[in-house]
Amino acid sequence: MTPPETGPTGDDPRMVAYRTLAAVTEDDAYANLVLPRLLDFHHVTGRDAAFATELAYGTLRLRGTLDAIISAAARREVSAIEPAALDVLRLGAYQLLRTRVATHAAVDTSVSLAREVVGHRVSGFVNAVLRKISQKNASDWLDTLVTGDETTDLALEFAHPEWIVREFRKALNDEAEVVAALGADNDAPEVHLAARPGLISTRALADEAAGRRGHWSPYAVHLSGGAPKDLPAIRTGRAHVQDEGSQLMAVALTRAALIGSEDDRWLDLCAGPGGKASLLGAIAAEHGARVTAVEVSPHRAELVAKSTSGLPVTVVTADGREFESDELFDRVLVDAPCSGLGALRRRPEARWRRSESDVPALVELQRELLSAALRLVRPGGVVAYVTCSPAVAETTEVVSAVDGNVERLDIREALPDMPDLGPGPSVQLWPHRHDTDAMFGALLRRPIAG
Ligand SMILES: C[S@@+](CC[C@H](N)C(=O)[O-])C[C@H]1O[C@@H](n2cnc3c(N)ncnc32)[C@H](O)[C@@H]1O
Repeated sequence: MTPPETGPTGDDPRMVAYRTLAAVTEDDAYANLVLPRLLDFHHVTGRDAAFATELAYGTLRLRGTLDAIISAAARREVSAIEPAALDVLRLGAYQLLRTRVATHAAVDTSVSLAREVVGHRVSGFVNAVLRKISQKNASDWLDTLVTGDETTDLALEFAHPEWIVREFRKALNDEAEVVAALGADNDAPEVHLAARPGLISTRALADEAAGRRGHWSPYAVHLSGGAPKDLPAIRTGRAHVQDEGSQLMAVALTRAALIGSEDDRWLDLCAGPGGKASLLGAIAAEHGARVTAVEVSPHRAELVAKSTSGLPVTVVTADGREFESDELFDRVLVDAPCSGLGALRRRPEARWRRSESDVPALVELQRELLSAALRLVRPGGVVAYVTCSPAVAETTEVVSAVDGNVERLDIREALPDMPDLGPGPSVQLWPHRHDTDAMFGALLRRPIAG
């Protein structure tokens, strides 16, 4: 984008972007929560807000690659640079390599910012490093950093940690697709809304939001900009923000074929913050069913209660592994806690926060939650196992590890007309194929006997 005309001092969009980075680096904050508050606090709006958002999100996404370039230009490890100066350098390098901000403006504003947030003593260093970076474009810098190792070089080119490149490779088995998937994580996605059935039609929501209907979910509306929280349909609980892939997984559960006619007790075993529970609740209302929504975190259980208010949903704060109920359920959703590698395009800092060593504990929890779901579903009822991760250890391997007698249903039958769903019976969606988050879904039916 073309940068707004802002001078080297009193530069609020850059200050907002810097403070967002600092909150993420120092306080483990989430950029999507901190940035809107900082924009309000600094009264940054319109084009300046769009510029601050691009700087903050773009810099956070590309952090690993920017750090490699900063380290080469500064001739030292980034760990030897003080954190506040490093954040200023990252923002400056992003402007130089990825935006149309003029070199002198990117360097001068960064030097002023460094002076303001760190002190005079670092301004010479920031100036020298950014001037060095400005001598080459992004592609020439990548050429100087190339190692010859395919994983390392892809990780650098697309700004992902190497372990995530390896996970995508295991899941996709096709190098051109790995490149496409990594690239898709770096494109800022549109906001997706779900029109709650029975409360607002998808067409009416698209008109109100000046958006367009989604590709696959009957409830999806895509927005190219704007603030969804200000829409009347969101404020009055007739719609909510939810990636179209997440909508599809909830919809697939409601369409799965049961054995037997009972179909009014639905369970969401990992419900917080309530996106799928809300959509399930609205569909349940139309079918005369009720949803029990279980969530272990009290704070997230409150979010579920808020988001499902007015719908036939009962929220229970409990560990899904130990949840006990007098009745068995007809349909059960396990939207398991996961590494989140499928939603990296929506969470700019997430790829640098997770590590490979987080996965085994998540897999154990996922297996336990899936076994609990299979205990809680009635004979002939269906469990949907869903993750927003494409890592095979969290997806197909969890499902294949289920012991005992379960019938695998082909979830593709519940997602008709969607292309590129693979050989089944489970599906892995991808941003580069479906313009959704990389959601995984599998359907397991408990046999009548056994
Ligand atoms: C992927 S999120 C679910 C997203 C949610 N279904 C939605 O669409 O908004 C996983 C949720 O599981 C919760 N969780 C983690 N461990 C749990 C457990 N043992 N029992 C129940 N919920 C758990 C997490 O707190 C988190 O809210």
